[in-house]
Amino acid sequence: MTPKPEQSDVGEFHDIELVHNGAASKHVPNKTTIVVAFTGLKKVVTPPPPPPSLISSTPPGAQAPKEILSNVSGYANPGEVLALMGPSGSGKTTLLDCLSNRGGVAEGRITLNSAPLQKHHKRLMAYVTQEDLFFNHLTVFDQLLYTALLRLGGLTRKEKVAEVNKILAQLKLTKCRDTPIMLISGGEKKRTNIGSELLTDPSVVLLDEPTSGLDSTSAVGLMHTLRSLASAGKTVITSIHQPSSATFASFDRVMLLADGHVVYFGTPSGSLGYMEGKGHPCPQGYNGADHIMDLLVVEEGHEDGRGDTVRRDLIDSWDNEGSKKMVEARVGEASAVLPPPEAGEKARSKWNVSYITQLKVLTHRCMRNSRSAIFTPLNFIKSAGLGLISGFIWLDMAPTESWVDDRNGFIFFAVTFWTFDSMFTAMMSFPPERAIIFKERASGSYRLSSYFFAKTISEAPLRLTLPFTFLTISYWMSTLNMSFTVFLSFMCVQLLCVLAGESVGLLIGATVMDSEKAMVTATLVSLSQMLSGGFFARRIGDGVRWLQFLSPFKFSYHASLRIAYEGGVLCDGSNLLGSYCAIVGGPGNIVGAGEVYEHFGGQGTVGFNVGMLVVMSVACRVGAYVMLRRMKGEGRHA
Ligand SMILES: Nc1ncnc2c1ncn2[C@@H]1O[C@H](COP(=O)(O)OP(=O)(O)OP(=O)(O)O)[C@@H](O)[C@H]1O
Repeated sequence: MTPKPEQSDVGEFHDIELVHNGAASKHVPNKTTIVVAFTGLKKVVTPPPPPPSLISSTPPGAQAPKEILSNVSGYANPGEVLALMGPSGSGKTTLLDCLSNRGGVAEGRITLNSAPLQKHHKRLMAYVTQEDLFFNHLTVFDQLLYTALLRLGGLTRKEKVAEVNKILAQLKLTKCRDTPIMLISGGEKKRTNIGSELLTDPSVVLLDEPTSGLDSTSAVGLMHTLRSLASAGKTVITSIHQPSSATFASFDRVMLLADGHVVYFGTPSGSLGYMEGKGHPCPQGYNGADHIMDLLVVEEGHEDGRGDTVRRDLIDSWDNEGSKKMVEARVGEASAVLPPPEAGEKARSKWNVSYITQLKVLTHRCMRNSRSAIFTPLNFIKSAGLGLISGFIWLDMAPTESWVDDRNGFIFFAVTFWTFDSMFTAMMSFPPERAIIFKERASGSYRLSSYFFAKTISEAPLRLTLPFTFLTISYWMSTLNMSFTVFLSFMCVQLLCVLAGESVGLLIGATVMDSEKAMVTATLVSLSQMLSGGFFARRIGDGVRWLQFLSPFKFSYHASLRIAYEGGVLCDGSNLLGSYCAIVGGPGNIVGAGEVYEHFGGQGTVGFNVGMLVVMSVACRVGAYVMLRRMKGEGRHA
């Protein structure tokens, strides 16, 4: 059966005009047309050893290398849509990763026109990944504008806004322009993802399963968008699972994959003829794409059955019967037609905008994103509520001897709660953010250092608002020390400790990729730091004494103790300060702050402890940066 295009309503993607074909702004439309050709691609991975199993008695060992792409050859022309089809695990995403220069290949050659694919070609290519990774608190407009500000060089801000508005209109996103991304529909999210990539007006558009999660109407509409892009001269390569017959027929070329091998490359109608020639005609009235998928899918546990024989035959036929050779010959012809896209590309800076612009834009984005995440009514209820509760618990403490234990308790609580809070918040919120950074950096949007500076500058003041609110309420209710200077110094130490805690959380979040392991690491690190903080144990065992030098709690607690007892403690006969009261003459006399500090095992001056907090904040943040730098990405093929 020859599938006929559906005449149905194509919903939200219908009639989307060509991108960048208007003359609304001075942005010069990209005229570079590119043939993407690839021959003999082979990709081998070595899976990491599995974690030890309680069921299996065999110890986990090194895994054997696995070939996940074998001798894959094909090409995609400008003005055409090439669809990669195949069952789950057949290698579609791996091939797209390789074509977008995000995963190296063991063998084979990828060319853009006649030039071998290189890093600087990334700016000519857009890769719409399967996951729609965004800062969810930003609106659709913000997301696109920040992308434009970071990735469109040589335009004024006004022109960049015009480009964003054009994309919004073209992708029918105007309706949800000012809606936070976390509230928009799956289809709108996908189009926002595509829009972010199309802003740079790429010559090659790669899409990984763009229709997954969309209803059939939206999926057909999305295919119209891809067709429009191709008509504008772009080369479109998309992976797709199970297209409708209309969608299948609308592709210019399809590549069918099974187990990392090509089983067919050519026109969609030709694929049905080819399968028929192999003894697998498509039944009357059956969707051609479904028929092909039925031939290639082998159910788990039936690997040695008839389905698997059909698949193996198809793989062998393609490799051995000359079809592969014919395609390889055509790859050579296709890629030699157009001039290489080198001119000017290599000479251009790796970055589209200057370091200062990256820093400014990223700071603005970080502030906007964290403002929405931090300044929530719930967070204010938490800090004000906790401030009031602690204020009532430690209400109106007197500066006398019998209150010293309560005062120490309040100080330690003030030190620990918000440090824990910032440590865990940073650790939990960083991994999703890390995925976005890797994605954006993979498309060359900005330097890692500009992101890190921006994050540090913008987030700290916002994050400190909550502990500031808590402490302002609880400090004055508890009357820890009525001197305003003491209050300010005490506050500064607490806020510094919160920053140190956040840095520790960032370091863990940047180092441990697995969230379960990160949680265990954070619990271990934070609790051991807290226990060695000087409140619970003053004489720490020899073997673990070094722990206290890694504890922000210890430095903060000791500095706070020294500050809070400024003015001394009035002896009242309760004997909590032991011989210190006897030395000054007993009840009615004052023990100085230095002596009280000594009595509670305080170590180091305030300056030293504060200095150590600064060192911890900076060192852990630099550590997090270094760890991120070392990890090239989270992709499987990174
Ligand atoms: N780093 C890796 N280590 C081990 N196996 C890997 C690795 N990367 C990919 N694979 C395996 O390679 C095969 C191809 O994966 P790929 O994601 O490209 O398939 P796919 O066709 O895109 O699948 P889907 O349609 O489900 O997204 C799979 O069997 C996958 O498990």
